[in-house]
Amino acid sequence: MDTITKAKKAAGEKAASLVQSGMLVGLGTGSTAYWAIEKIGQMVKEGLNIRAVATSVASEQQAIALGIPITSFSEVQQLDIDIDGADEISEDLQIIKGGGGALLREKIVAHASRKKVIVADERKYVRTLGKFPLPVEIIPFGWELVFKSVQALKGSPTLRTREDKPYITDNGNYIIDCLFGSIENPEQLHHQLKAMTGVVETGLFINLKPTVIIAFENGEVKTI
Ligand SMILES: O=C[C@H](O)[C@H](O)[C@H](O)COP(=O)(O)O
Repeated sequence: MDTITKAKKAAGEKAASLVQSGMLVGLGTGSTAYWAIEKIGQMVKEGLNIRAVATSVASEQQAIALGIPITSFSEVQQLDIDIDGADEISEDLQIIKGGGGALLREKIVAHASRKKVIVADERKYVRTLGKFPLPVEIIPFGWELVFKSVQALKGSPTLRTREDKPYITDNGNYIIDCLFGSIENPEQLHHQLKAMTGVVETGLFINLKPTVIIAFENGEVKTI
């Protein structure tokens, strides 16, 4: 296992250790949250009694394969803890998510959780957001118009594709990955994008007040 994968595993497992019996748990998406889900699966086998809401079809399938009981918002209104990854975390704990396309369900689950835990390796921790292209989930109909509106905002969007076709999210939408340069005011940018008809959600997770667990390649794990 390479040092980055080891760091992701360390962060994910540290976050899993915060989960206790009786909790309702949000399961994130991506290669770091993966390790938290694996660990929670192991804890369930050892007697941990929880129910979980997954943020993507992939994470739900992983959880089901591990025997983690799955629930949904038709049965529960609030979760105790959500463990999820990030693509960038700024020093003031604003976050870009959605590199794996799961940003919409991730945001719904994060906002429904009392405690939000973000797990990441050290490469994700940055001074200012913006090097990672901001994922924005948009409605397929008229996506070209949103594309132009993002350009008018001095952004540089790219339609995400998979095998030469538009990438489709778990919600049936498209994603545009947008470069804006250094994002000095994430809150303002989030609101400007959300105001565009056709935008479903942005990957800017603003003022979430998360607990951030960062794992370093040298084996150190820090909670911020
Ligand atoms: O849509 C995907 C999510 O926001 C992921 O949590 C994020 O992209 C980080 O993924 P990873 O841990 O694989 O870098």
